[in-house]
Amino acid sequence: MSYSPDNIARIMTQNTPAPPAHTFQVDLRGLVDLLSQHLYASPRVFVRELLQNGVDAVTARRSLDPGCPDSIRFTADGAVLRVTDTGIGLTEDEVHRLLATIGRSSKRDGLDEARKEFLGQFGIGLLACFVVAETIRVVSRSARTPDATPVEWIARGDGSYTVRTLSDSDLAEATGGTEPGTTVFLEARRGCEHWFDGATVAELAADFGSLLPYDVVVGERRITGEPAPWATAHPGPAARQAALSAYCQDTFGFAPLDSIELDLPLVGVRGVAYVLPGQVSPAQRGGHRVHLKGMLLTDRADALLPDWAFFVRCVLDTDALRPTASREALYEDETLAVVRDALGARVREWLAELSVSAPDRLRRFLSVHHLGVKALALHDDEVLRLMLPWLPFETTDGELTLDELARRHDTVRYTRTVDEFRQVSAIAAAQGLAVVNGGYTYDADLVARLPEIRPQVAVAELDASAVTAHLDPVDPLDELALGPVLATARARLDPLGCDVVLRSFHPASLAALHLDDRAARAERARAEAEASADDLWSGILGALKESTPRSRLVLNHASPLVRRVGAIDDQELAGLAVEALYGQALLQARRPLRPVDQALVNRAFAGLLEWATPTPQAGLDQQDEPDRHDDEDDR
Ligand SMILES: Nc1ncnc2c1ncn2[C@@H]1O[C@H](COP(=O)(O)OP(=O)(O)OP(=O)(O)O)[C@@H](O)[C@H]1O
Repeated sequence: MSYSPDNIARIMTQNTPAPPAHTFQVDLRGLVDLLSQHLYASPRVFVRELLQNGVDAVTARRSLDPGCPDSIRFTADGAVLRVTDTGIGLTEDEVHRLLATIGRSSKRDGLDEARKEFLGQFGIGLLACFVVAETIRVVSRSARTPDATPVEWIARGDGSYTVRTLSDSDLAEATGGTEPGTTVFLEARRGCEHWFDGATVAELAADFGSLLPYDVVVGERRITGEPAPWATAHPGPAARQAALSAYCQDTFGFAPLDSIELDLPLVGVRGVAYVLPGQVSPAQRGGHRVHLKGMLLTDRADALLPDWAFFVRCVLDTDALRPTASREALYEDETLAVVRDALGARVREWLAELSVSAPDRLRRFLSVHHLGVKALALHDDEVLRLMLPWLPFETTDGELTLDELARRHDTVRYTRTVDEFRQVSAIAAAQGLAVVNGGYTYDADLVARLPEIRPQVAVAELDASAVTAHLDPVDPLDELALGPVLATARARLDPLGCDVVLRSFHPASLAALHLDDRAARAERARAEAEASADDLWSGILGALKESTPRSRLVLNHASPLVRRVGAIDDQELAGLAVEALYGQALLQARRPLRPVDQALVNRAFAGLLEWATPTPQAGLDQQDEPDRHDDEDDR
């Protein structure tokens, strides 16, 4: 038989009598442990939950009576915390229905629009107080039903509660007045007294609630009243910028490089994106402060902006985003995606504004955050078009923008690695070639895309052969004159996979150049791996063998040193000198030395030292020897 709804209904009516229905029992202590250990990051949230209930209660009363008082007052003495609000209040029936039923909330009743007014929604907030409180006592008078009797609810951490109605004088005695509203008393749990310290509560209330629209006071300290600087009128743009910066200093603890106002009513967001004054790693994201209708939701939001915008920290107030149940993070939904796009678009728009009206500010910004903008430009054609001309690059002509470089040269070349750039920069600069160091993150990819926005500029990747082509060939007679030393050099360096050529180039101070393109390096790495691999691997690696591209040592005929080396008759000494030139060229190119290179450089160095420090003459030797023996005898 299938368990279709019809069949289930038949079984239910056939098998009478129906089994008795039971109600779930809730172990309050277990639930509180769950909240405190798994939902909330810290007990501090109890202040936010109390604030939030007070704010929601005032909001609810305002919808009935727009002129009602809007006060929320905290007092704390280290043992008892008391919060009084002038909100909607509760009747006895509502106390049973709303306070004593976990998961029930009055804020889900009504139309969606009405619900949006409230901060709470889950019906668990008051429970958070048990994380620090032994008992929760709520004394309330309803504003909706003014003739309803005041009521007192006392709940204990063991899950029991009592309800009783109060006379007006009981109410006055408990709360100091008889007006509608609610007072919540918390009695500290043992070990949690520090959370009930007046200064601590004021600090927490200020952190969570400074932007709330109502009058919040803790002890003597007024928490609200100072509207957010972005929501205030200022005497002029400079005063506005100063106020925004001061807020950043107070809230985030840094003086921003710039402040980008975020006023996006279409997505329900208002606030500021502060540009960080120093470089940060693109991986280091988040730390945005998000307020929900004034209440601080989190100061660690990380998915609020697109990844590329890692150079800003935002503070914003929204009524559009949804909190998770812990109310410490944002719910990842379509609205958040829309807000993220809108915030990204705003930051991009700000960059565009700067490029037109404040190039100095843009340059200052780029000098710190070019990495973020480069990342952005790669993913966003509009930003590429807008920012590429402004971005600084390391080039053979110094630090320049691509536009500046393209103005001086017909072709812009780039290397894919920093190493390659180091190898060729001196020689390329001397040859008048324009080369960009594309070895830094994003740079090569960006330079390669330059023709998209500057079609008249030729862009080419540079490799070793492109540089050698720009080195002047040497007169055959001159080359012949250096024949012996070239032969020695080839014999010495051939086993290292390095060819030797003679060219003439500037600067003359550069005696030798080690050129080694990527293919040569990859092949060498493969050959080394093959040599040290077991049979199977060496077979596989051997099968990958390329046509052995080799590195090249280019000796500079224009260098007086090379000519002197060429004039050495002693072939052994000439060999050492060539090896030393090879080692120097490797170091100049900042190549890591392989063991064979190291051995060669050591040999060359030691050999040259030997040669430079001649052994003492035989006569002296004999004279010295007895003396040394004498010394030893003396000892
Ligand atoms: N100060 C108050 N004044 C009036 N009603 C209150 C007050 N505090 C709580 N309530 C009532 O108790 C209900 C439950 O409160 P609780 O804080 O547990 O959850 P919530 O605020 O509805 O939702 P959330 O869990 O999202 O905070 C509320 O929906 C509200 O009706």
